[in-house]
Amino acid sequence: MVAAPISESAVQLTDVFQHVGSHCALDGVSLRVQCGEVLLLVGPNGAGKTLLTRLMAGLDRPSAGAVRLFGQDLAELDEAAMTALRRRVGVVMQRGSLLDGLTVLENLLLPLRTLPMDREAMARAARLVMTQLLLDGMENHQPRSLSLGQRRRVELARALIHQPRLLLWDGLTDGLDPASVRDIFAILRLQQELRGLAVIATDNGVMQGLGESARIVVLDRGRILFEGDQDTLRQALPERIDLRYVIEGNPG
Ligand SMILES: Nc1ncnc2c1ncn2[C@@H]1O[C@H](COP(=O)(O)OP(=O)(O)OP(=O)(O)O)[C@@H](O)[C@H]1O
Repeated sequence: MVAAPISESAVQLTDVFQHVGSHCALDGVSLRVQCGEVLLLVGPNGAGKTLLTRLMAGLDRPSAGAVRLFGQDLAELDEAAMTALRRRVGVVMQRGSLLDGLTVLENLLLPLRTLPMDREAMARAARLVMTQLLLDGMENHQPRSLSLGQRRRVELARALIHQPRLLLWDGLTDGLDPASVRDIFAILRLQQELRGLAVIATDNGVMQGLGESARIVVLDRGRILFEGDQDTLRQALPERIDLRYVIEGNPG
């Protein structure tokens, strides 16, 4: 296995295309996310957010272009190198992925299976994320007995239990009210400061109270329409009818 080169960049996409059948769903996307950075990937239904998340998670290969995580080109990694790289990434996909035959605790421990950790350390890691995500007392529950918001918290806890360096969170507000999302972001901010966690979260709009210290990328029909902070986005809106369509659903 090739040693991971030292890089400041958590994710780098270079001229990425993704074709779904004859449809060009991602159309030349280039993007770089630094370690410790929070990026909100915003766009309407069908913009390509999930496809992009899947590429960054190494679940799909692009039709063209390069996807690099921590400096490593995913196309060049063998199975063992890809497994090692996945340990640095936590993923929450849009349509839930909890295993219903397992308890909450068993679901949480899944990412730790291949790590050299003893039972004690695993139990400590599980307790920590359960407390952080307000899941105390739910370890023996079945996922199907939980509310949508609770299931979402379990998915986030599972994505964070192995202390990844990059969190990919597709569907930021799915099942979670704005106050819960803000609470979870406060936890993520701490991890961002303490150990350089990078976060890439997708949503249909820019949630109030989140965008201030994040970079925003607006995606529409597989292309990046805008990249910048929330102030710059606000200033750009009066001049940019295409952005107003996407952000406000109103070209007015
Ligand atoms: N498996 C698939 N088969 C056919 N088309 C697909 C498939 N997956 C994605 N697409 C198409 O690719 C485009 C991008 O889809 P994607 O799911 O990435 O959008 P999205 O921005 O995540 O949307 P949403 O906000 O609704 O989740 C859409 O036009 C979608 O119809």
